[in-house]
Amino acid sequence: MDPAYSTSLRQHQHPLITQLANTIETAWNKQFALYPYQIPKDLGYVEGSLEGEKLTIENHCYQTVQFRKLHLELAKVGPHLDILHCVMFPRTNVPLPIFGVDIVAGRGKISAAIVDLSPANSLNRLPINYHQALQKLPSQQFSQPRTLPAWGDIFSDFCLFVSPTNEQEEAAFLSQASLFLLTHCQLSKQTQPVDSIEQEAQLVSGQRRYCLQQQKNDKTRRILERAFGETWADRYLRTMLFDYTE
Ligand SMILES: C=CC1=C(C)C(=O)N/C1=C\C1=NC(=C\c2[nH]c(/C=C3\NC(=O)C(CC)=C3C)c(C)c2CCC(=O)O)/C(CCC(=O)O)=C1C
Repeated sequence: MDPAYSTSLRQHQHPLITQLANTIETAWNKQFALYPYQIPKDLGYVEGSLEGEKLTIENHCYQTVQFRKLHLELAKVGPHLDILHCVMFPRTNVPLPIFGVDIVAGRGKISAAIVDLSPANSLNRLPINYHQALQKLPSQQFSQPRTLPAWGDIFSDFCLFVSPTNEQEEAAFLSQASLFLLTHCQLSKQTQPVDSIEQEAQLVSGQRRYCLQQQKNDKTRRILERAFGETWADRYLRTMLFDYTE
C-alpha cells in the first residue's frame, strides 16, 4: 500500500503526530505484507460539527497474516486539537499483545502521549519474550508522567503515559514508541498461532476486555458525541475504534 504521506491530515498537525504517523506506516509497509481492510465506506474520511467545533477524521486500516486490523487514525478538532490514535489488533488465534498509541495535542502542546503493548489474554500477562525484550529497552526520563484512569487497568507495566514538556521529551516519546513498535513487528513474526479452541477463546476474551475498557474513555466519547451525536459516537467506538469480533 503506498503511504499517503503528502495529502494526509498529518501535514496539518503537531510535528510529533506527523512523525509518528509516518514512522508507523513506514514500519508496517516494511515489516508486513499489507492487505486492504474494508471499513464502512462512510468512515474512511469523516467530517462532522454539531456544537460548532468541526471534527475531521482520517482512517487508515490494513490487515496482515498476524493482525486482523492495523488501524491508524488521525483527527483534528477545530483548528486547535490534533489527535493520533493507533491500535494493532492481533488475529484471535495468535497470542500477541495489543499495540496502542494515543497522542492528543491542544494549541501546539501535547497534553497526553501514551504507548503500550497491552496483554490480550485472560492471564493479563505479556508473553515472556515481550517482557524480556521490553525490559531491555532504554528507559527515558519525563518531567510530567501521567496517572492512568481507572479504566486503564488493561495496560502493561511498561506503559508510557506522559505530557512531554519540550522538544527533547517529544523526541524521547517518539523514540520509545518506535522501539515498542519495532519490537512488536519483529516478535509478532516469530509467534505461532494457538492450536486449540480453548486457547483462542482466552485470546478473544482478552481482546474483548481491552475493547470494553477502552470504550469507557469518556474523553474520547465526548469529542465524538459533540461532533456526531451520541448514537453515531457509540457506534464508532464499538465498530471502528474498539471492535473485538473478527
Ligand atoms: C493506548 C491507549 C489509548 C488508545 C488506543 C486510545 O484511543 N486512547 C488511549 C489512551 C488514553 N487517551 C486519553 C485521553 C484522551 N483521548 C482523547 C481523544 C481521543 N483519543 C482518540 O483516540 C480519539 C479518536 C480519534 C479521540 C477523539 C482526549 C481528548 C483525551 C484527553 C487528553 C488529556 O487528558 O490530556 C487518556 C487519558 C484519559 C484520562 O486521563 O481520563 C488515555 C489513557
